[in-house]
Amino acid sequence: MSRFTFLILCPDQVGIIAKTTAFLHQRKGNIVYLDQYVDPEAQMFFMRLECDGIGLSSDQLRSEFNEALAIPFQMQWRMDSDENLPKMALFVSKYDHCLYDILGRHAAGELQVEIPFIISNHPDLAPVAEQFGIPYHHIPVTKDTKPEAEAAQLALLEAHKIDLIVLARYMQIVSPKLIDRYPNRIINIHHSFLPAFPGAKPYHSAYARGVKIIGATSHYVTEDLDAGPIIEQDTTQVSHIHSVTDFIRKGRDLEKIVLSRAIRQHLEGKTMVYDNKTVIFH
Ligand SMILES: Nc1nc2c(c(=O)[nH]1)N[C@@H](CN(C=O)c1ccc(C(=O)N[C@@H](CCC(=O)O)C(=O)O)cc1)CN2
Repeated sequence: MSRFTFLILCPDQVGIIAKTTAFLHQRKGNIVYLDQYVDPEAQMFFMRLECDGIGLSSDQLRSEFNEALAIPFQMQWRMDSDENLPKMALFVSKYDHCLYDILGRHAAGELQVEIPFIISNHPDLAPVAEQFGIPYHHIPVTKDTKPEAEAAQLALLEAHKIDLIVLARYMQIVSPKLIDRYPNRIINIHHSFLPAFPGAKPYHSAYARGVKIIGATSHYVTEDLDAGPIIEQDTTQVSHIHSVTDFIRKGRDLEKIVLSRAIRQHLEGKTMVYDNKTVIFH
């Protein structure tokens, strides 16, 4: 029997938890995880719930949930089941550290996901993909070819029914068309402690500014560069003795850990987006 995970967002009001748990109990559901949060300013209610023991198909359960709860409570909601592994596409450019980290964690069984292919605007990382036996699609991107390149990317993503796109140091700005097709399903790793130092060269900007802390930020991608809902961040201290090269070396370790945490939290259905911010359940 499948395990169903519900993510629920709606205006806060009395009875949401009681009615939701009663709905599942009536269908012989056994709730194995429940967490909730109310945003005090927005008066919005967030809930994550995992449930076993329901003998209905996913489609039937979704239909009954929609009628009994989602419509009456004006819910924005998502229900995932553990019937099928989600599919994740990786986008890379020339930097290999995040790619190696993700493929290593996947090979070690740390990430419950399928990786049907890797897309890159450069040929450089094809040998890495080959090491892990994953198809590599080199789709060059120039100012003139960007529309055709993205059309080719979208065709691949659609053909493989991709659920999540990860920009693992992909150094091209993705278009609104791709973002609209995969809302809150494109995760980027930015190599600074946002909102400080957005853009392509944050380590150089941080060094020039003389910072004492550098960081990495993983966020959902929006049209506004490096301004999407933040999923995960981490930092490390630096000092006057560190060069830009030291910043980049220290930063690589942060980028890998921050991106892998964000991917895992998304895949485990622990992220919700509201008002360009996230609620991250434990
Ligand atoms: N729509 C978005 N696309 C991307 C985002 C985003 O937040 N929204 N994040 C970037 C990643 N990134 C920083 O984390 C970043 C990548 C690239 C650039 C940039 O200026 N690229 C230049 C080309 C650079 C090159 O060819 O080497 C450009 O695209 O004109 C800035 C920030 C991924 N995409």
